[in-house]
Amino acid sequence: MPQLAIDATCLPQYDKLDRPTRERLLAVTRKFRELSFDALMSHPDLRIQRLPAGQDPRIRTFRISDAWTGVMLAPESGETFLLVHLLPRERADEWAGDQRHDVNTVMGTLERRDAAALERAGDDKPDERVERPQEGDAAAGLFDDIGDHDLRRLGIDSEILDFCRSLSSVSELEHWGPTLPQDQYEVLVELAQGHSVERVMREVVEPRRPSVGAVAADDYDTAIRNTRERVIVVNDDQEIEDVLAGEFNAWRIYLHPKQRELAYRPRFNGPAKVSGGPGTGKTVVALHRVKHLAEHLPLDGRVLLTSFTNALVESLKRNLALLLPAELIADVDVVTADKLALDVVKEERPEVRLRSDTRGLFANIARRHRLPWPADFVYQEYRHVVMAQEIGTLEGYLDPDARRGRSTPLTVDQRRDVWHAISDARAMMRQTRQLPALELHAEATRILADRTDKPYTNVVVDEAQDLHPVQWRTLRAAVPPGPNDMFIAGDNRQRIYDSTVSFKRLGIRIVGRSYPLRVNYRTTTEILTWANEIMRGQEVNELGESVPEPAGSTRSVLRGDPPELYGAPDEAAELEALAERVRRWLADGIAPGDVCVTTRTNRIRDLVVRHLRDRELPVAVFNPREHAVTEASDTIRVTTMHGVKGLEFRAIAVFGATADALPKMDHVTSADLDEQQHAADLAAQRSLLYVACTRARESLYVSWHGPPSPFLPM
Ligand SMILES: Nc1ncnc2c1ncn2[C@@H]1O[C@H](COP(=O)(O)OP(=O)(O)OP(=O)(O)O)[C@@H](O)[C@H]1O
Repeated sequence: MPQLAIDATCLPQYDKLDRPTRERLLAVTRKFRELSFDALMSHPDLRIQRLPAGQDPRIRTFRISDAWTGVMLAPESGETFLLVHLLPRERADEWAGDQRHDVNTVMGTLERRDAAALERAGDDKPDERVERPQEGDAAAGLFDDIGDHDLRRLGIDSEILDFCRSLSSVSELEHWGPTLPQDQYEVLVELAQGHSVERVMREVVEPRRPSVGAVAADDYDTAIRNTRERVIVVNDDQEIEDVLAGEFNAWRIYLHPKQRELAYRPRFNGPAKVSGGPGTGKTVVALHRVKHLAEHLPLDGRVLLTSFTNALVESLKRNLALLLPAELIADVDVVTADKLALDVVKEERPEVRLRSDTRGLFANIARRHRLPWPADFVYQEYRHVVMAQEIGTLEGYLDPDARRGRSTPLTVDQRRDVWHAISDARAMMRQTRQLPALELHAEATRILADRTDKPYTNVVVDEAQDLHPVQWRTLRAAVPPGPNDMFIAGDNRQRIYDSTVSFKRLGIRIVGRSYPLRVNYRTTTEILTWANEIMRGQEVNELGESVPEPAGSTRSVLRGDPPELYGAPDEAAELEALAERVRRWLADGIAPGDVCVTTRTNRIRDLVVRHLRDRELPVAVFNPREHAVTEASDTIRVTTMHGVKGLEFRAIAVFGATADALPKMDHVTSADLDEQQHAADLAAQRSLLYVACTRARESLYVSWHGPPSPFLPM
């Protein structure tokens, strides 16, 4: 009986089909399982057709509906059909005619290339000419340093070998990316970034090779099954339905070989760190790592998976439930670091509660002590100096090193005054038994440090860039140091809170176990390229270190429309344009739950909700402390930019990117008071815009009124 496999790259097209067409597609796929090969090929409804002579003989098109056509790869030997694309009928023949699918005999994978575009490039037509190096210009070729033999060993075939010899820059290579066979493109990108042949062999080629050995050029059946990153072989109707309906999310199956290697590596000799730009699959790797750890837990072992907000924790829980069987989930706790600290402290002191109004308390105390600095100053000393460095005595605070990184000079007498104010505030909090998260963590760390039986065998941390040192201390103390103890995923470019952290000083020794991810699977190239401009020229340190991040760019595998920018004359016009933009998204078939509007403040968020509601659009406020993303999936979510951290939507509107909102200067420490804090606060607000914009999968709309934010690339 024929078998059906689905190429994941066609799944985004499925979102564009209306319901009757989806049902028809499902009925068609069922026939692949029910009918014999001959009956299938001659079925009158399917109208399976070959392409004209001279084009890929394995490709067939078939009718889904009057408007939609499916493109598949039909077996000449074996019996696996591969659904490769879904297209409007008028474009299907041309697309199918342009593509060619080949087995990469070195990597054992099935790859697709735009054969027509490559041929045109080879013909060197003037309008699409690939710049060729001049004779004698030895440095002009991008791959001049790499011999043909090595390129072939890495799976580059003759056509691509000739082609890549004509490239002279990375941007030229990237321009041709969508045209090139996927795995070969990846090999070329890694080489172009300066990685050695042996490293590319180890990191790109070998992880793809099938365990069964070499795959012959005509063995499509084996190659399809070995292309685990892009192809899913479906076994029953329910699975087909799940895959097509998006229930069977790509991330559950398609790990990039690099992601797979990190997630399923049997042993890291200590804490390991995965960093990478937005949408590079850090969360996906963290989830798979939890799966691996849970599968290998000793008796009585437990895994902690933690993230920043309740909403993120809820979304991790949901995804984990899709990835792990219930008996393994029972061994995993998914909670925020704050909740962990509260639980640990409550075991000893059940009466303790979490306090949230800490800033106000410190402002009052500072007033009472008649301290001459702005309201927030004492709180910041408490947060960034005393708690960040675990300072417990006046002597500790008077130590000349204690305030490293703070630029407001304080005399010894002033330090004494500040210390007494802080001590007063802390004593007051203890009396009321309402402790802020910072105090809870200090307490939890102390309790855990005394325990010989640590609560966890392994700790996995997502969105690590925003954790404060006190939170890290709790996490560090919750797991005994040793192999596989901590697995940390994060991206400092997305840091939107003000904590700087040194892993080394916290006893988290990463050395030699830091791994970058560089392929973005969420955001289109057009949106990512634009969003990256927001961060251009910003010095970003490596996660948990005080050294700059190593160079290396993130590339996207997706293409789409550029972001839409709109500067309105006034707020009313900006609101009206937003309603219109949202309405068009819905008219284009994007479900309300796939649309999110973000704002800088709660006030503007509420204004937007009222306006969209007045325009009869289905909207709801999204609060990441309370809501999970699946809730209210038939409504457009409106939330603050802080609220979209870690999430993603098909369409994102960033509303109010106005000069006086980004940066919002009342949230920025004045440069006169503390220059370094001033710069850090500004950087956090820039990152906030970056985070909001990189949540978009397909469509990004950014608007403002009056002067635009200086962070916007224009
Ligand atoms: N190998 C892969 N193949 C296909 N899709 C993937 C792959 N890895 C990740 N994705 C998808 O890419 C999107 C982004 O992944 P994820 O949320 O893990 O990225 P992230 O690095 O944690 O992002 P951010 O830091 O921006 O929050 C998700 O939709 C995920 O399902």
